[in-house]
Amino acid sequence: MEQIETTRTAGLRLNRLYKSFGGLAVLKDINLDIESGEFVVFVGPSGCGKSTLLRLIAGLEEVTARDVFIGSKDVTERDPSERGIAMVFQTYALYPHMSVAENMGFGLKAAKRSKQEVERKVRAAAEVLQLSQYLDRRPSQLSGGQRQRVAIGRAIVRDPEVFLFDEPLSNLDAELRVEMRIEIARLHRELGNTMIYVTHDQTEAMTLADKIVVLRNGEIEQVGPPALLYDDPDNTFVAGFIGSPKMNFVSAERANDGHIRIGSRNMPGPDLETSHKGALTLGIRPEHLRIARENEPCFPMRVHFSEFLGGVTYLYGDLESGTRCTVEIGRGISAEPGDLLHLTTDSADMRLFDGEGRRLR
Ligand SMILES: Nc1ncnc2c1ncn2[C@@H]1O[C@H](COP(=O)(O)OP(=O)(O)OP(=O)(O)O)[C@@H](O)[C@H]1O
Repeated sequence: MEQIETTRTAGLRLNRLYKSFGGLAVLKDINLDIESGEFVVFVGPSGCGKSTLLRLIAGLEEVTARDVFIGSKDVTERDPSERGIAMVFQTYALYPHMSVAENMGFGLKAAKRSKQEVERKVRAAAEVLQLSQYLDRRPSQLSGGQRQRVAIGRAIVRDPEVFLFDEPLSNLDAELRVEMRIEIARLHRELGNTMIYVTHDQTEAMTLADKIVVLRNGEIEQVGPPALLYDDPDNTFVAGFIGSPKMNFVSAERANDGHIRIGSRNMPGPDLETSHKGALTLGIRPEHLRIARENEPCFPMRVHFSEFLGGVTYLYGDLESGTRCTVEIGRGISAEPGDLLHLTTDSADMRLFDGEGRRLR
């Protein structure tokens, strides 16, 4: 098997980055360190500034203020071609009149590399991406997934220090997305390069990332490994964005003795350092709710709808206050629309947030 020459990889540092378009500030004081070899995913709702941040790193947009470092180099003023990066776009941007091999080798050929080197690198990348038998085809003769592989191949042959992906799977159907997601994860393991990946799909973020950066309105809300963001979110935005189905949010109160009051019921609350009392938002993941045993502290939910997915069932219902709630239950428990369930949760699985949505710890 041909060996890919992955000799180079670098970390990044974004230092006090700002970007405005006209008077509109779309990125505000972005500070971020990315380790060499890390897979980092920028995630957030439409318009939060993910693509702009990626384009600033690539050099496709000029920063309004401060610095982008790749490795130890300050590249803020450098052209995209001098940054040691390769970018894979959502639209594959392949040349329709060129073969797969010509498309993949185009950048190297333009950089006046020898014919032998171009051929060798294209062959090696094609092998890694399982494209070897398609090298003579035109893009129009390929499936969507194969075209996206060619676009990735074109990035690989350039042997960049950093790969940048801008929503690369959003034009593919659901099944292919999963397949390509696994492919990209494998590629990262094999190549070991730093990869930065933009998506609005939290499942892609959870499955691919070593580190997720959650953005909202041009600001970083939280940075951390997927499990940390899932288990230990800093605020209701991150808690609600990460995880599917979503975390339940319930208006509640914290009593002097630490009990959490939900509607007319009292539940034992988690230990907190803060002395916060009174109104708050209680967050509970659907898998952390269960049907209470007799005499266990509990609160009622009226079931509206039940969704059987094979391994698990989701029950959707209303609490006393009318708040919507989702419960994940395993096999062997059944509930029908109209049933009144008594739910409980462990205090350690409760996440509490103040009136501004900030986590109470
Ligand atoms: N060239 C531009 N001129 C003016 N405004 C722009 C330009 N590019 C982006 N914006 C604005 O900057 C904000 C961030 O855009 P960006 O494309 O980075 O968001 P995004 O998080 O990638 O969104 P999406 O998921 O929809 O692609 C948006 O309000 C957008 O309208």
